[in-house]
Amino acid sequence: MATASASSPFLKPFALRYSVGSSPGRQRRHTLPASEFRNLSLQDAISVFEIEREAFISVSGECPLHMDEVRHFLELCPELSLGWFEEGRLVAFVIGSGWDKEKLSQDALTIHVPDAPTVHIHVLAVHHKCRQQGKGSIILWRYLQYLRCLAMVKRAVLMCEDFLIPFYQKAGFKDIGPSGVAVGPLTFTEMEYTLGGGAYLRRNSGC
Ligand SMILES: CC(=O)SCCNC(=O)CCNC(=O)[C@H](O)C(C)(C)COP(=O)(O)OP(=O)(O)OC[C@H]1O[C@@H](n2cnc3c(N)ncnc32)[C@H](O)[C@@H]1OP(=O)(O)O
Repeated sequence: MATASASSPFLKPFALRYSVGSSPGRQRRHTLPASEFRNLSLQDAISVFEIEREAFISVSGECPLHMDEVRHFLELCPELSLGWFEEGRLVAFVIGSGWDKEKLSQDALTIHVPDAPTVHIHVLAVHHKCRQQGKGSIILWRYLQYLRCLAMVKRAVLMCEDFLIPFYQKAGFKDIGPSGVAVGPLTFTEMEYTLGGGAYLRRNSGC
């Protein structure tokens, strides 16, 4: 997998800390990275959906992406996803796809527009055992930093229920009004994050 750049958009996996079991006199053990961020792949779809099931389906009966849609987007645009793994287990993730219109519409729930200026964040979720520890904010921040490295991407948009507006505002998103998209009885507010900065920021941000 190559580093993120305009020509090769994938995120090189990187670990925060490795446990390598290298005590003197012992054979070096191979262990999984304690903490790693990387793009998701089709193999991660089941773990993604397990988190979604608990986070959304058990609460409202609905979820942002059903299993076939998770697979659809991880196949079409894995470079617009990010997973956080601890000891190899998925603890938080973001899945996005490309979008090319000002506001989200029903089509945006299923479509990926390649090389689009907008990334639609379909879902951010943290494993229920890991919530309220800052992980949601951290993975969102890392995802937005990663998007800065993708030359064509100018902004990220998402829709959320009203109780999450403060969470996204703290991350730098702006409320751009009610969303035209509804899922059953659920209504949403659309939020926007402008990436801006262009080439100068990319050159100076380790992309
Ligand atoms: C585009 C979308 O996907 S919108 C849907 C977002 N995802 C979900 O609702 C799935 C279930 N929830 C989750 O997975 C997580 O709770 C997330 C992603 C919403 C937040 O991740 P966490 O790791 O728990 O949040 P983190 O610890 O970084 O931040 C906590 C802050 O967010 C706020 N927050 C987190 N969850 C909620 C909530 N359900 N309602 C209101 N505020 C919340 C907390 O009050 C806290 O604010 P504070 O800093 O002022 O105390």
